[in-house]
Amino acid sequence: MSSPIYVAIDTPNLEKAQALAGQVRHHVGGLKLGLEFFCANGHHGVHEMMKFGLPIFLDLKLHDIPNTVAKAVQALHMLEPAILTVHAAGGRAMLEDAKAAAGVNTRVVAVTVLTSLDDGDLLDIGVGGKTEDQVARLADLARSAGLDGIVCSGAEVALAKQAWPEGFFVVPGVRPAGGAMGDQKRAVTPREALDRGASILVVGRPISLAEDPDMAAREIEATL
Ligand SMILES: O=C(O)c1cc(=O)[nH]c(=O)n1[C@@H]1O[C@H](COP(=O)(O)O)[C@@H](O)[C@H]1O
Repeated sequence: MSSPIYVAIDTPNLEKAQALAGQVRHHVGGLKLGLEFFCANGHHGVHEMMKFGLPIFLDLKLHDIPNTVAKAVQALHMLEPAILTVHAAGGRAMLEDAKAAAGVNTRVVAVTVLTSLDDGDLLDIGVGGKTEDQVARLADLARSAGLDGIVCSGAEVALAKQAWPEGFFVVPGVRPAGGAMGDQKRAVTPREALDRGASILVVGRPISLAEDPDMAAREIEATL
């Protein structure tokens, strides 16, 4: 079975991205390319990264009116990403149209509450109550809109999976025990996230900033 670890290639520099992917390719299950990489390198960059032969997770977190998101998803068809993100907060019609516009081989997953936010941050944007309740609400919306799964933190994934057993659960913001949190606020260890029901784990800085990224990926894999 391939590794559940998707390494986040968060750099605008294509050469650096290729170097990182080349180092870790045998110990990760896929490559996650996000806004930083895509804004700098576009389709060309994605094509270059596809040459590693690993599934591509295109994390663009699309969030706009339904027509605009659907057209953007259509414009990504040629890339056939294995996974594509949209923001659940875009609402039901946007989610339905995004899924309808995606290719059959692309899992469309909805970002619920970013792992860099906590209850206080949600209050700032007018969402009272607990983060886990907001995740549950948005997960339910994503499921009923026909999406393939959600992105949430390891703190909520068990509850979300209980409500949606066949869903695909992406858990980013994981940290090895004692690892630097950085801007993440709801981190759990990779092992905890998997035990609680994550389908895949997204790991960025714990691998990319390590002196030996391949060793870091292997060490995380060994805990799973
Ligand atoms: O969609 C994501 O992948 C994502 C959602 C989320 O809620 N939190 C989150 O950190 N991510 C991404 O996961 C990666 C986490 O990176 P590290 O914190 O460096 O491990 C980054 O590429 C983020 O863009």
